[in-house]
Amino acid sequence: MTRGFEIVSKYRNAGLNLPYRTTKRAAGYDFESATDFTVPSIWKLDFLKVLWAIRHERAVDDVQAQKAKRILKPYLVPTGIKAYMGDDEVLILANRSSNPLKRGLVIPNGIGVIDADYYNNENNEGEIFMQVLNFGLADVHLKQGERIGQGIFMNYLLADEERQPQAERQGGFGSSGK
Ligand SMILES: O=c1ccn([C@H]2C[C@H](O)[C@@H](COP(=O)(O)OP(=O)(O)OP(=O)(O)O)O2)c(=O)[nH]1
Ligand SMILES: [Mg+2]
Repeated sequence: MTRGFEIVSKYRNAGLNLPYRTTKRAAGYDFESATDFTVPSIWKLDFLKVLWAIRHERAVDDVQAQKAKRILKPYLVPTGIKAYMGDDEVLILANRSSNPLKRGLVIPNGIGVIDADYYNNENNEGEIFMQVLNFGLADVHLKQGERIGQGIFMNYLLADEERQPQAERQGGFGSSGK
């Protein structure tokens, strides 16, 4: 078993590129957005109203609170890509260094941990998503094919003793329970 990338069946005919390294000694494989995708700026009026109310210790009504919560919920940008690798390997997803600087795009989970057993899982075929929030003042309109992040294959180590995990992965983003 080696390691690499495949396009998930949903995007089989979408003309996607497999992740690629942009320089001879780059560690990261750049991922592109599988579709056009807009990431709204978080600085929307509903969110600012909630911030103002909290600052002035005013009551926040439920509707406003719900809207603010939605604004702060990370967006999942689809890559249309799945990754296979050895059982003792992991694909670490990282932001592009230019994203915060140029577009205010941050990945709120810090890094993405793409487990070897995520590949071809029955829930979503192991499609990799970039979680993003847009702290910039303007909405960001990603075009299909725009580079949104990078993945680095690494080995990981296990502890001498551990409670052997028995569960089979069913998906991502909270699928292993609370
Ligand atoms: O930025 C990310 C992070 C995770 N994943 C996918 C791949 C990974 O194998 C799976 C689970 O990721 P992780 O274990 O970090 O999520 P979690 O919050 O622990 O949820 P769970 O493990 O319960 O699925 O979700 C992504 O596609 N992008
Ligand atoms: Mg997990």
